[in-house]
Amino acid sequence: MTDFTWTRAQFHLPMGMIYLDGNSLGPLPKAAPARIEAMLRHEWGEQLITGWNASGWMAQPRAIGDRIARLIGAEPGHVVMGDTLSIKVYQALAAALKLRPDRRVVLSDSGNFPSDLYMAQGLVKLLGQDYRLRVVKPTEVAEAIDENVAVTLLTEVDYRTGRRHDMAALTALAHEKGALTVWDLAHSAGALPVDVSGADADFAVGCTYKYLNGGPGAPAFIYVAPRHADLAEPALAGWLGHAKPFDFDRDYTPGAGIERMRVGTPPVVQMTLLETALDIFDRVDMAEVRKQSVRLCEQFIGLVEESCPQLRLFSPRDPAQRGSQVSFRAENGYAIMQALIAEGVIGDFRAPDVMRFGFCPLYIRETDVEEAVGILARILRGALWDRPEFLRRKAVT
Ligand SMILES: Cc1ncc(COP(=O)(O)O)c(C=O)c1O
Ligand SMILES: Nc1c(O)cccc1C(=O)C[C@H](N)C(=O)O
Repeated sequence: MTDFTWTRAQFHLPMGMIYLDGNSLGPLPKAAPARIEAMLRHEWGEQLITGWNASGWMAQPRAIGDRIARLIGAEPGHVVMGDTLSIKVYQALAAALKLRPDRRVVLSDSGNFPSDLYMAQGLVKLLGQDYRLRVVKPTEVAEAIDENVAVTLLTEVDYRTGRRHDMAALTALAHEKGALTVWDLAHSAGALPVDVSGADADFAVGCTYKYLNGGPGAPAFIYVAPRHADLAEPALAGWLGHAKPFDFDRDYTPGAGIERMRVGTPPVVQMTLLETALDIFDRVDMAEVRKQSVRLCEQFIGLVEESCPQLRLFSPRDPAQRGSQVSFRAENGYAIMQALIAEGVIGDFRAPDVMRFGFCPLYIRETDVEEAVGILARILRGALWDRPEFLRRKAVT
């Protein structure tokens, strides 16, 4: 049974702040600073180059991959860490396209994160030969999967609306039509139970700085289904994905299975940070996280609709169709969010008018939700957002 009082106590949460933005960047695990200091002093400081073996730095991308595998329902040995999510999207998509050489269409949806679409655009342009990206509305993906589609590139939970695709159903449909699937789990991993193996996904990728709390710049992960692992051709043929990197061959031979999805030197310090967050997940049951996340989201929606009539729900009302975030639309949403942040409630804003709130049961309680909505309602009632410093739009994260 997950002890959410214990999990909350494992994070540093600034005094007076209610943090509803863990869907963008998770908070700092309290164990991280000491762990990093020890790593720097004892591993890097004392071991220097020998740390690659002595401290297992070289094996870390696979070892951490196995810990992520448990959280996304992947078979052990089929997830590896490294690079940024955008890079992993590119790698997965390129490998999937190569596995369907007679087809030319990448299918995605307009709710996908722009970087995923940009990566696909760049790749199809590079490939030429009539390769193209087709983008449809999120609700129209199922009917758009036809015999021309080589690969579907979908983010399970939409970063703006929080809408959740049915991974198992869409994967089954794609397979029925002969297409492969690449799932982006950026807004799912660590937020809800994911079962890539059960859903029969072909490739999956995700980041670790959001719900997995690995810190800014934390490495991404990639999953390749066992049936493709030794067939996938790496488009980014880096030396650490080579079968024998330390033979320094002139020609590239892909490593066995998921090893070939490695590219270059892994971010060791960031991975060590991520390990401190995963230590917390070792004591967490994702089914219970989901149950509590639904409870918090439902509470938030109910209270906002009761006390903030100016806001319109943008996320699906049915919890089964949502991830762990809730979005509301509002005229002056940007200024309202700035006023809210000034009062210590941290959410974020996505153009043109979307206010996003993430609910992570690992450190958010029902009392936090109640307090956050109380502050939001007070801001709206008193039009406290209507001030030049809140209205002036700056580049936002
Ligand atoms: C769904 C999704 N895909 C891709 C990215 C890009 O990730 P990165 O900046 O790590 O490349 C993000 C977030 O930035 C995201 O939310
Ligand atoms: N990755 C980010 C970053 O480096 C800076 C600021 C924000 C981010 C994000 O993750 C944005 C996020 N993907 C989103 O859902 O909007």
